[in-house]
Amino acid sequence: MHFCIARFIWKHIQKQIVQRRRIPLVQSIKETQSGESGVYSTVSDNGSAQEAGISSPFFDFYTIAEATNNFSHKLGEGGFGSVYKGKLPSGQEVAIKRLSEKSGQGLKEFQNEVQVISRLQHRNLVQLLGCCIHGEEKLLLYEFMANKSLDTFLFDPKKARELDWEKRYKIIQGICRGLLYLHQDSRLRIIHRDLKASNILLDEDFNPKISDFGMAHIFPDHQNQALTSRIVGTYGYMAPEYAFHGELSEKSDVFSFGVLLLEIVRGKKNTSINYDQSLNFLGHAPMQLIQAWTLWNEDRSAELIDPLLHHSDSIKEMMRCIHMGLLCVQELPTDRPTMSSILTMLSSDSALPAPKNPAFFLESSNSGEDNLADACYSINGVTCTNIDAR
Ligand SMILES: Nc1ncnc2c1ncn2[C@@H]1O[C@H](COP(=O)(O)OP(=O)(O)OP(=O)(O)O)[C@@H](O)[C@H]1O
Repeated sequence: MHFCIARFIWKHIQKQIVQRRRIPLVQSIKETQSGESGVYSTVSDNGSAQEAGISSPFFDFYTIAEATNNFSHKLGEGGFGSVYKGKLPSGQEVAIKRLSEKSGQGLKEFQNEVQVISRLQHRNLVQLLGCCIHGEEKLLLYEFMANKSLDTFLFDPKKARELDWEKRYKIIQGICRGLLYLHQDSRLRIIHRDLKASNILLDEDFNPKISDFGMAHIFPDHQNQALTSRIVGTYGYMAPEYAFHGELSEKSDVFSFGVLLLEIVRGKKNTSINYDQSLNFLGHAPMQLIQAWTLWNEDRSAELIDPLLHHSDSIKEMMRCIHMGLLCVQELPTDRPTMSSILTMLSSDSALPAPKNPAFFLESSNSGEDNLADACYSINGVTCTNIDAR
């Protein structure tokens, strides 16, 4: 029944596309939402008066098929589906995400992405140019980022050479500014929830832009934390209090930022999993965080720096970034700095507090398994969600 209503509304939207009219995107999404009985709890409903003025272009599917030469130039693939390069009739280059039928992420993330990103504008956030809904096809059009995502450089031994410290530092500052905007400076308070190297896009000058807002959470006014049973994100970047107890706050993003910061300085992915049911507890300690903290305590943090950067004369700056990264991944959210203090730390050489121990995820089997039922972790770095929880 709900499906029929949603289909009917989409048919209506498509009719408007054929008539080549621009319709308020958020409004159309709200219509679809109401047809699906308020399933979309991720995005808050406040600020609808402001939303009414927001419009984002709908693109015709055939224009997109032509622009991508029938989806022939694939840029990459993620949890949402494949990403293709295209050129619009205006000559503008675009990246087009095509929702895969097999995608674990789906309509919900599609709508969330459009709702969140179309309401934001910042030079460190990727720009959504429009979307397309055509039968079962759902597509998102973004500005094309010539250097693709940070992971394609950072974790590729050859391409990582192109990322000297100057570029890496510029990337760190840009991510920090983008996150600060989400947490504090935009008119909405937003937690990204899936910050990771593959969600940082780089333009031709290596300016970073945060992407992938399908999982983002908007706090209603006067709220800055929430409890959720819908755990989404990527293993290795998720803060422990969020992964295990669903406690969501801006400090969850700060944790992910810390992991990313350490990855950028080290040139290494923060992967490691130790899921040991035989020991009747869930222990998956992010070994690289523990190792970084141990070396820092032994005054050996220089050993953590990517060997490709050793010749640089900015070693002190890199060690400061390691220190900041460790402050961000501290176990208790209250001990982690806010993005605005991180930006201050980046632009000054004030003394930093000593980091306490990073999060060791060590839970009893009861609480751990209950929460694992709600959470879906990704070991290979691809975003996972559990949209049926609650
Ligand atoms: N706007 C863009 N410009 C250029 N390349 C892009 C753009 N958006 C995505 N890509 C490329 O496509 C790849 C897949 O992106 P996508 O955001 O779908 O998935 P992901 O972030 O890698 O994984 P996940 O879906 O798990 O977050 C990226 O890693 C990137 O290399």
